[in-house]
Amino acid sequence: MSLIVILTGAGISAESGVESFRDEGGIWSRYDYREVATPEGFAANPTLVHEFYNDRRAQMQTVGPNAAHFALARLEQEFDGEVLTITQNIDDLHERAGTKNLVHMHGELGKALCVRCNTRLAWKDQLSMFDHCPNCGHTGCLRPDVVWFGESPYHMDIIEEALARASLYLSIGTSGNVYPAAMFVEEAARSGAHTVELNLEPSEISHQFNRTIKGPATEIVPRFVD
Ligand SMILES: CC(C)NC(=O)[C@H](Cc1c[nH]c2ccccc12)NC(=O)[C@H](CCCC/N=C(/NCCC(=O)O)S[C@H]1O[C@H](COP(=O)(O)OP(=O)(O)OC[C@H]2O[C@@H](n3cnc4c(N)ncnc43)[C@H](O)[C@@H]2O)[C@@H](O)[C@H]1O)NC(=O)OCc1ccccc1
Repeated sequence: MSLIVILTGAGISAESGVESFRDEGGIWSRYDYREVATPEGFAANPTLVHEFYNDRRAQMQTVGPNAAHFALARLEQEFDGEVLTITQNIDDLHERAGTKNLVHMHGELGKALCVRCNTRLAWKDQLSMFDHCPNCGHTGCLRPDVVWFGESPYHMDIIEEALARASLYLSIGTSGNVYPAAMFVEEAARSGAHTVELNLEPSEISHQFNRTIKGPATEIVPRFVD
């Protein structure tokens, strides 16, 4: 059975007020990703890393899904069971817009992971080295449940299986700088999928798509979906 596979990045949440990484004044222009988004950075300075994610987690309480998130939730409803949304984003705006068949390949801000017993916990507030794991009782063993550079993305089995039977592949609001996500268009094309990029600016991989649509996600995604 054919499948619509959608990949989203920071650009889909930009108009909700969630910063992107590489755009003008983006997150990586203020932080060195080696210090805050690598296991080595966390080992060297866990307090700095907790502060970085605590600020982004706090911001989640102040933003909401936009017209692009809602359009994708409508698309999923319309094509019941034939749509998979893969997001690189760690925010919860897709869920809050109503998308159900969703995988967070780079983790979630709203979860904490115990590095000792591998338990995952819903975590809404500040996280620090002084928190203890309710499962194994150890302290100083909780980290943000996000995938850092050099770590394996989550749900790659579900993702590979979906790309192998994709008939339509949409890439929305991502710059195509980070792997393996930037390779998904090639895999979808190999499965015979029609590939469309929806982005404010051309990305590193625009040339690999059958079609590119330029503009703000809140305008071009509802227009493409409805
Ligand atoms: C920098 C890069 C060169 N490095 C990598 O890719 C590395 C290393 C690597 C692996 N393979 C390679 C091959 C070649 C070279 C390097 C590598 N990859 C890894 O380490 C990955 C893990 C990477 C995950 C890192 N964690 C993130 N995030 C979580 C944390 C956090 O969020 O803090 S990455 C982070 O940046 C990524 C890219 O950001 P974008 O979402 O694209 O945002 P960006 O700001 O860049 O762009 C925004 C775009 O939106 C557009 N836009 C802006 N506003 C709007 C708007 N309003 N409307 C529409 N569009 C808009 C803009 O024009 C722009 O194009 C996202 O994935 C995001 O999650 N792990 C791995 O490969 O493990 C092995 C493996 C592989 C396969 C299978 C098993 C194991």
